[in-house]
Amino acid sequence: MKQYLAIKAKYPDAMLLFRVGDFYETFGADAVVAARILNIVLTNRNNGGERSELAGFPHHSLNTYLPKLVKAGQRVAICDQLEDPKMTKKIVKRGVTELVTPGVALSDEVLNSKSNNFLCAIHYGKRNLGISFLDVSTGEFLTAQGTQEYIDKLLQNFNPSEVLIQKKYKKNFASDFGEDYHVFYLEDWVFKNDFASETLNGHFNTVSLKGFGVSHLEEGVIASGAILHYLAETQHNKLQHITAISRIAEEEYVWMDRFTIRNLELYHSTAANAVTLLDVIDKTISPMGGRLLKRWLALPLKNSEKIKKRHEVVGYLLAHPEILYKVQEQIKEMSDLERLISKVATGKVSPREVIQLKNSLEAILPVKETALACENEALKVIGDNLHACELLRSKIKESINEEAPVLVQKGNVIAKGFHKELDELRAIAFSGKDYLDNMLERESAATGITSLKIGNNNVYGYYIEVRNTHKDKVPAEWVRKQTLVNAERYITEELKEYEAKILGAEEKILQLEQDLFSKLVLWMNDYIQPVQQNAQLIAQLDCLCSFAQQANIEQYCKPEIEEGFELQIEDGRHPVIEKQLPIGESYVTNSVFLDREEQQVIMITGPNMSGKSAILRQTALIVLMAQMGSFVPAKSANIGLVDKIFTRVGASDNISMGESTFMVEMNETANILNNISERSLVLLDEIGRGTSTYDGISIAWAISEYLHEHPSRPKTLFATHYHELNEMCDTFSRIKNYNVSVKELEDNVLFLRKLVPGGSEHSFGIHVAKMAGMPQQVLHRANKILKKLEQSHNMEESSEVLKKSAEEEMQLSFFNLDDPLLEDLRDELVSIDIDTLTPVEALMKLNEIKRMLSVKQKKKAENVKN
Ligand SMILES: Nc1ncnc2c1ncn2[C@@H]1O[C@H](COP(=O)(O)OP(=O)(O)OP(=O)(O)O)[C@@H](O)[C@H]1O
Repeated sequence: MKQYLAIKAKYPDAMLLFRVGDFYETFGADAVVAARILNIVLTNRNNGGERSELAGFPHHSLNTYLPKLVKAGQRVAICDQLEDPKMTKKIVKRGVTELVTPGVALSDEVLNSKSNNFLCAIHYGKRNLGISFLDVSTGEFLTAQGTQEYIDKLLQNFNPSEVLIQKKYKKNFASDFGEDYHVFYLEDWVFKNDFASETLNGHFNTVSLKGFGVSHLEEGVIASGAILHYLAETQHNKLQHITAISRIAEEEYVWMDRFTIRNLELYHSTAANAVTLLDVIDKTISPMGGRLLKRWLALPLKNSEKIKKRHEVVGYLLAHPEILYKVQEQIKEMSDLERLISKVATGKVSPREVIQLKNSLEAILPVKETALACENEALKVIGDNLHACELLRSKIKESINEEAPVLVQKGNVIAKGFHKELDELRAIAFSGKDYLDNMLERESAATGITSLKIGNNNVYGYYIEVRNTHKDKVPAEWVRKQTLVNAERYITEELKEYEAKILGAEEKILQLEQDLFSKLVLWMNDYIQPVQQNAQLIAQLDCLCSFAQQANIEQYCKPEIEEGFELQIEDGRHPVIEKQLPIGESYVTNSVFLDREEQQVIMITGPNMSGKSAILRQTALIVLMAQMGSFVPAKSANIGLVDKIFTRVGASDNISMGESTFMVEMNETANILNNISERSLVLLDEIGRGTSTYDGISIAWAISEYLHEHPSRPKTLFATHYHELNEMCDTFSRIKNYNVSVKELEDNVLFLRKLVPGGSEHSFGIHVAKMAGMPQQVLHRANKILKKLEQSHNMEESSEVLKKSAEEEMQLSFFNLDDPLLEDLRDELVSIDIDTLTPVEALMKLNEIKRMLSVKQKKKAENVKN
């Protein structure tokens, strides 16, 4: 326990798994937590008078239990025995060999194959914030710096599993970025410029970071240095697979803030079970392709050349299905190249994974060949850059057994014929049966004993067994080892020698296999870069194939990317909604045209449920998909490059962050208005609805006016229920009214879902309420109020109408009944002084009222009976 406490003191905020013999044990508070998370038994142990909780599991189950702890957000320090207990008489030496945390995990059980597992560090600089992301499992290392808003967006995009922060800024982080992240605090001195540069240069073996194009990012570099420092602290020292650090080139990608990413439900959604765009379009096969697609989705391109190149490849694959099929068939054969090679670097690769790596590399050859033979330039370049890794493959092939096990200790890792001494030892160890049969025959002949048997057991080792009837024929030099009821067991000199040889051989084989395997893994480190490059190229190819396949299945078209400012979508569809319509219903396509001269702002009115939001979102999604290189759900699409996409939805709830809904809505909108550019696409969905009608209309009007008058003239779609806004088109020449049409039937409404020019007058909200199963009484009343309101001409008048009508109705509905009990009740309620009423009194009052009513109810029931 003394040793335990000393080690535990060094890792106070981690759960310590303490190796004791064949078990990993946890003690005290750790044990209580471990038992709860792992559902294992919690026991007590008496440690010299003090009782302490204890919970443990067998060491070979580490792979089962460790991921559960890490997924539950625990930092886990693994403390192993550092020497063979047989070799020491004193207490065995122990030390922490690895600290596994949510952001630093390599095991397949913790990682999700189609997502990166990023560790992040944030540095609060004087002017900017620096940020750095590192995925230890793939070797990707990125940095950036900027305003809090930019950092927030990156956090949203990269969704790190763990964030490292300087202790001093504990409070700032929570208020700036929320409390949803696993945060770990580092000492202040880690976040220093000199220390960071030294750490990074030390790791990359460089004298300056200029070559990576990050040296000017002072804050970003500090954050990156902190990440590397943290890895060293957590005993992760083998990091050769982190071969470079790169800047997140903000200016190359379409700007989408975190609200937009969330609103468009690109790859996560606040609603449970919601289907995201990624769910619908992801046809990637490999894990690295899946991860890249997510990145492409978060970071659509702004460079038209690059976008067009992707479109060309997709078009080519679409036109040559046989090539698409062939490439995808090969990608199916590949494992996660990126994570496999990272395991090689960190020394955690298993023999079976080495074979998987070889097989994956073999599957690259036909892809390379196919790509090189294509008449598409971009595909040819991919083919050209794919590395055949010939030497690596052949070395693995000749040295590792094709059926190698997961654990080196299981043996049979090294291939036959690779190492002479190993083969000889194996011959001794495993061809023993022939040798023993041979010996048995010789001894039987020499002694004349017919029923001799050779065997072995754990206690006595090898022996020759003689039945009692032949006891007298046993030669004098045989040594008796054991006496049974009917037989005696002996050992001979020859058998003794044989036994020593076999036992030695088995141990030697294991040692040799381990040595040879480690040597191979070390040698493989030279191939980190080519394999990483292959992984990147295959990921790209996989994404492009995914686009082609999706375009083929869903009949997407190739968008035209243009340098102008116009946006013209003909017969566009919402890629997610169209997949979720009930059978028999088909998506109604809609065309949208926006430019900066004639039709800059489209004001879309239309009833509830008519499809306004769908039109807004489909427009954003089509632009976004086009600029990430995909084909789009439309008949045709001409897209003048967009550099920022903003979407805002009125009154999205954000109570968990402690802000009023309307405040959030206004915050978000203010953010748009302060950031618009000439190439922005702005989508406003019922902005203003979070406040009173008057305020709402005024704000919505002013925002639209601002967007119209702004010199950037951003293309804007504004969906609203405020029909008053339709008047804007009279004054503002580039604002145009559209509505999503419906057909009014006698007492029903048919949604046609077509966007047509012109404003609309009704919202049919009450109709939607009816569809939702609202009580008749409410619907009836709402209709009445609506009629009255529509008759009145201004709002003041209408509120008078409302008040009067409300008073009348209330009386009608509740108290205009000739019932003395209800009269009493009314008096009772009116006399309550809410200001002085305590909660308990309120409850008691309620109970009293209930009792009064239940007496009445009972009486009524009895009357009915009689
Ligand atoms: N073009 C379309 N074709 C087929 N179904 C559609 C179409 N557009 C919308 N829908 C269906 O109608 C539903 C409502 O659409 P949406 O949310 O866009 O309406 P809305 O006008 O924004 O409503 P509200 O004003 O109440 O927010 C969608 O969930 C979808 O199922």
